[in-house]
Amino acid sequence: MPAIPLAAGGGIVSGRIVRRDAGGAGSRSAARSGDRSGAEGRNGAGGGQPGQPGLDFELRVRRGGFALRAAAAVRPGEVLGIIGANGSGKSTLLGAISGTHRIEAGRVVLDGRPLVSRATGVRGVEVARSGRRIALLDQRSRLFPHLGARANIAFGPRAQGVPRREADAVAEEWLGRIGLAGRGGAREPQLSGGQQQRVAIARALAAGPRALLLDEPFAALDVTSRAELRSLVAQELRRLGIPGVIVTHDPTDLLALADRVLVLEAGEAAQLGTVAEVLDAPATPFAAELTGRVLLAGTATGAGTLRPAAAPLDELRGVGELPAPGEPAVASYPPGELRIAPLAPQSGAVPKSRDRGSAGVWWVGEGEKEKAPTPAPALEAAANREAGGGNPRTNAWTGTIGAVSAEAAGLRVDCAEWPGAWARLPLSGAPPAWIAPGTRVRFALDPAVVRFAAPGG
Ligand SMILES: Nc1ncnc2c1ncn2[C@@H]1O[C@H](COP(=O)(O)OP(=O)(O)OP(=O)(O)O)[C@@H](O)[C@H]1O
Repeated sequence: MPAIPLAAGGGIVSGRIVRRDAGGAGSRSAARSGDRSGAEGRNGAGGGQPGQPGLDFELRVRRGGFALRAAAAVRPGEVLGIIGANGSGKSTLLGAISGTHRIEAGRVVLDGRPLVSRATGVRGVEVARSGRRIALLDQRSRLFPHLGARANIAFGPRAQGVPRREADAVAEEWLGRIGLAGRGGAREPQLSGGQQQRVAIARALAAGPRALLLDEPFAALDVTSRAELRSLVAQELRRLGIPGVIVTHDPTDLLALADRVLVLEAGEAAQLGTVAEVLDAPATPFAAELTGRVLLAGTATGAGTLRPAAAPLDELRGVGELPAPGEPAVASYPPGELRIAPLAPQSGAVPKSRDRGSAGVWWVGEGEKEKAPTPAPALEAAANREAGGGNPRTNAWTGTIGAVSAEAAGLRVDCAEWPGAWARLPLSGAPPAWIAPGTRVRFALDPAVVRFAAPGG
């Protein structure tokens, strides 16, 4: 079976096997503890070794002018989350794995059995979708309208030759498991959206798939049904110990279900890591927005710092791995952690809760409580000492307030000299009068809240 180079530095790496009886919990804790021994390279390439239980894919797909390249290994009981902007290729990836989209090159292997394997231009193995034993569920339940819930669930076992009575017994068990005992005769119109989706999940799993693919399965549901369905899926994936892949735009799904996350950007694997890694140190604008962090682009300096692009600060300190010197890298921070203080003494218009006496200088932002206000003369002196480039030791720089805009989560305050760097202030109480475009201020970001990542790995 050919291994195709999907991304620089990619390769086939041995995956960590999770015992089937250990279910998802074992894999989840191991993955969350940062164990990357079974994970692919940082670029998302990989694929596991033939013969291993679980799902391995390493593929290229072309749809018109769009090209997708992605690879990962998902062990039994493990759940891989897929996130990315609209049109980044998430559904295409699920389609390629399940067999609805033709792959141009690469392979999909389930429990060591090649489902499709193709080198460019050469026809290799191709198992039809119906023979793949992969369930694909999206936000529409697509129940057979002429059948009740029980018959819908029994459909898979019946199609596999299980006698009706036995298939009905299996379906009854599932109805109990999904909280619909006694509703076996109910057809689609008699079931709520959440109940229909439960039946769809039971129908998919009753057929005994060896992998479950979910494409935004909760997107059409209300908040309560969404939470219930999320628990049901988590519980069943743990119980069955099969690999799962979920496409979602909801970080709650990732936290509740996924062990690792693959971030797609314009058809390329832009980041692969544990849920904590991707949410705490996003490498892409999409993941940063999803997690509410501010993303700053730059290059690694080689001294454990980032040289931000088009910034008044020469070097940014932070936490996390950086690529080789000169390589592109990003840093992210929670916007509430960027502190601002005016250079000139200011008075008045300070929210009561932030009143620190008569020093006349106010650090604002959520991180304020841990930091005593710095007197304005000290700030001015610090600013004067710097010919420019700020202070990399403290990630502090002198700048000007740019746009100030009210957002649902708080007041956004831009730094005029650093496009992309901004602070969020709480909306409670009126902001100090000096929080206005044109005010010269001191910005500071505690290095402990800055997380580094490398886009693309
Ligand atoms: N029927 C089609 N024919 C040709 N190209 C298509 C077709 N459907 C999608 N594409 C292309 O494939 C790309 C990926 O689409 P896909 O549906 O996989 O993205 P996605 O990440 O799932 O998006 P969304 O979040 O909106 O569901 C699109 O940007 C589009 O260019």
